[in-house]
Amino acid sequence: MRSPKDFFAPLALGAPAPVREIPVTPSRMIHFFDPGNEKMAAKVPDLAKKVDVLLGNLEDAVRADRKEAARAGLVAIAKANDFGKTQLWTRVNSLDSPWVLDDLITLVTEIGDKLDVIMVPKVEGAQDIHYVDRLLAQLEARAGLTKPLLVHAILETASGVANVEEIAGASPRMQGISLGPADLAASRRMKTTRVGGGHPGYLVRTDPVGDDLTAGRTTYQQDLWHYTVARMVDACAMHGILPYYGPFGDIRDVVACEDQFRNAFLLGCVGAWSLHPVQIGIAKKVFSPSPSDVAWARRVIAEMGDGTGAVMIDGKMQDDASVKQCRVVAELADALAADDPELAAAYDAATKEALG
Ligand SMILES: CC(=O)SCCNC(=O)CCNC(=O)[C@H](O)C(C)(C)COP(=O)(O)OP(=O)(O)OC[C@H]1O[C@@H](n2cnc3c(N)ncnc32)[C@H](O)[C@@H]1OP(=O)(O)O
Ligand SMILES: O=CC(=O)O
Ligand SMILES: [Mg+2]
Repeated sequence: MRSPKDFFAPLALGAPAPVREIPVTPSRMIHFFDPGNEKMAAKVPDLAKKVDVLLGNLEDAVRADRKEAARAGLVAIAKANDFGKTQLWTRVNSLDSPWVLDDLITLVTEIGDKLDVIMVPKVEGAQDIHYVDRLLAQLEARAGLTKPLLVHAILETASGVANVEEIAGASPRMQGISLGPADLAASRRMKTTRVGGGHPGYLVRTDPVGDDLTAGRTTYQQDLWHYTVARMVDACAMHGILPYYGPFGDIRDVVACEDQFRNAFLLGCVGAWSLHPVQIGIAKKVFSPSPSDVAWARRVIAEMGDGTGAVMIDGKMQDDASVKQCRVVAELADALAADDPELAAAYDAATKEALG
C-alpha cells in the first residue's frame, strides 16, 4: 500500500500531478461505439452533440480481427474532431489480452491530450489499477501530457466485487466504476443469459391462502443487480468517485431499459451506458432529475432556512437530513441545467409553480 503522503505524487518523473477531486461533469450516458465500424464512426460528430460521454470501444463487441482497425479508428476520430464539452473516453482491452499494451501505448501517445477517461475491463483488485496507474504515468511523461488521464473500472468479476472498496480507492486517477452485468454473470456462474436487466425466474411469491399452493399467489420479479449496484455505490461514495449502471442488452425493450436505469439512478448512480442511439434519450431522461422532484427539493431547501431544525411541508417532516437529500437533487439539477437551457427552463417553471 502506498503511503498516504505519496498518494498524490506522480508515479513517473515528468508525469502530471494527480487530481485531488474527480471532476463532476454530466455523464448521464456513456455512449459506446466501435471506432473501426465505418457506419458508426460516421455518426460520431453528430452523436457528440447529443451525449455527455462518447466512448470508443476496443474490447468486447469488437471482433479479434478488427482490434487494430478499432484502435486506429479511434486515433483518427479523436484527431479529426473537437468534441467541445463532450468527454471522450475509451474502453481498452482487458489486462490479460494481447492487445492492451498497444492500446495504452498508442492511445496515450497519439491522443492522450484528447482523452478524458480510460475504462479498464475485468478489474479483479487494486493490483490491476496499480499496474495501469504506473504505466499511464510513464506514457504521460513521455508524451509530455499536462493533464492526467483518469481511470474507470468495470465491476464484472466475482473478485472485483469482493475487492470493490480497494479498487475504488486504489489511485487518485479513479474516476468511477460501472457494473458489467454480462461478464459478472459469467464470472459468478449465474444462470442468466441476458445482458443486464431482470429475469422472470428471479422472484418472490406471496404466501398461500389455505391449502391451495397455486391459487391467487402473486409473484414479483426482483432485481438481480440490486446487491452489486448498492455495494458499488457505497464503495464509490466512500472514495469520492462516480458509480454507473453498465449495459442493457435488450435494445428493443426500451421500457425495461428505462426501469433498470431508473433503479440505478435512485440507488445513487450518475449514468449508464448507451449501446444504441435509442438508449441515449432514455439515459438523458432518467439521469436528469424530474422537474417536480427538483421543484420539491428547492422548496424544502428554501423553507429549511439555515438547514437545521424540523418543519412540516405538505404533511411531511423535513429536517437536517432531508435537506441534505434535497441538496443532492438540487445540485445535480443545477449542474445539468448549466449546459441545457431547455432543462433549466423546465426546472425553473416547476419551481415557480411549487413556490407559488
Ligand atoms: C457486454 C458489453 O460489453 S456491452 C458494450 C459492448 N457492446 C457494444 O458496444 C455494442 C454497441 N452497439 C452495437 O454494436 C449495435 O448497436 C448493435 C450491434 C447492438 C445493433 O446494431 P444494428 O443492428 O446496426 O442496429 P440498427 O440497425 O438499429 O442501427 C441503426 C443505425 O444506428 C447505427 N448504430 C447502431 N449502434 C450504434 C452505436 N452504438 N453508435 C453509433 N451508431 C450506432 C447503425 O450503424 C445503423 O446505422 P445506419 O442507419 O447508417 O445503417
Ligand atoms: O462489459 C460489460 C459487461 O456487462 O460485461
Ligand atoms: Mg464485459
